[in-house]
Amino acid sequence: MSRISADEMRQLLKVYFIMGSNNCKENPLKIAEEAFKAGVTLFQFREKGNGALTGEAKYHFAKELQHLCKQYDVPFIVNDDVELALELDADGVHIGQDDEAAEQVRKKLRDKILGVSAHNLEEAQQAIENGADYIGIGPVFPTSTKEDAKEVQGTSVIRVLKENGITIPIVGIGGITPENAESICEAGSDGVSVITAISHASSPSGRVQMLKQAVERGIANQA
Ligand SMILES: Cc1ncc(COP(=O)(O)OP(=O)(O)O)c(N)n1
Ligand SMILES: Cc1ncsc1CCOP(=O)(O)O
Ligand SMILES: [Mg+2]
Repeated sequence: MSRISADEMRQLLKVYFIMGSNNCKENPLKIAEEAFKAGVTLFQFREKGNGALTGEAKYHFAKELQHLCKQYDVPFIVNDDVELALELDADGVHIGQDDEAAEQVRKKLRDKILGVSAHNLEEAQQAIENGADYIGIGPVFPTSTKEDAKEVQGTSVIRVLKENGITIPIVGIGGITPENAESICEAGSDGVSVITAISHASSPSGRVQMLKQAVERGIANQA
């Protein structure tokens, strides 16, 4: 196995669905399956916050979601928990600035996908040096999903990265909906990562399709 190419990574970032059991009002597996059928390109298991599963229950839920991902050929990324990712032989890990050091995680993951959150040019450059395959930028818009989210930045940080020659695949996160997704990709993001937009949608499949179309329009309008 070798590291994922930037082109392949960009394709996977188009509609990146992130979910944990506490983000759902209905059966999470049903929501995920509907979303996968409609064309989610990448999935992140993020089981954290109020009411999140722990221990065995977390492990079994992760296994069920990973199984579903395999059925629909959607790569399975684990948020924060590097040991869980290795135990499950997941496709990758996403870590932030306050998580285990990216350099160390890259060594543990070998060629698996490594996503790193960045909030400015310096953090993005450091993440690239440490072996990230993509960078998550946000919160782009206000979100109530992450209590400890940093300041809302709009599309400014994405634009700064592109203006400074950053070519690593980028995905925006935070408060993203089909209505604002186009502007994020137009600014230089390769796709959108969303929790609520899909997990709370009355029609997850309809929402995925709308996000997909908005992303394609935004990419077509990139400078
Ligand atoms: C794609 C993507 N981008 C950013 C994040 C946020 O990661 P982090 O800052 O570590 O915060 P938590 O998600 O761990 O609360 C993400 N998860 N995914
Ligand atoms: C995990 C995370 N990191 C920055 S904002 C955010 C939450 C995104 O959730 P939503 O798509 O519901 O705004
Ligand atoms: Mg984290």
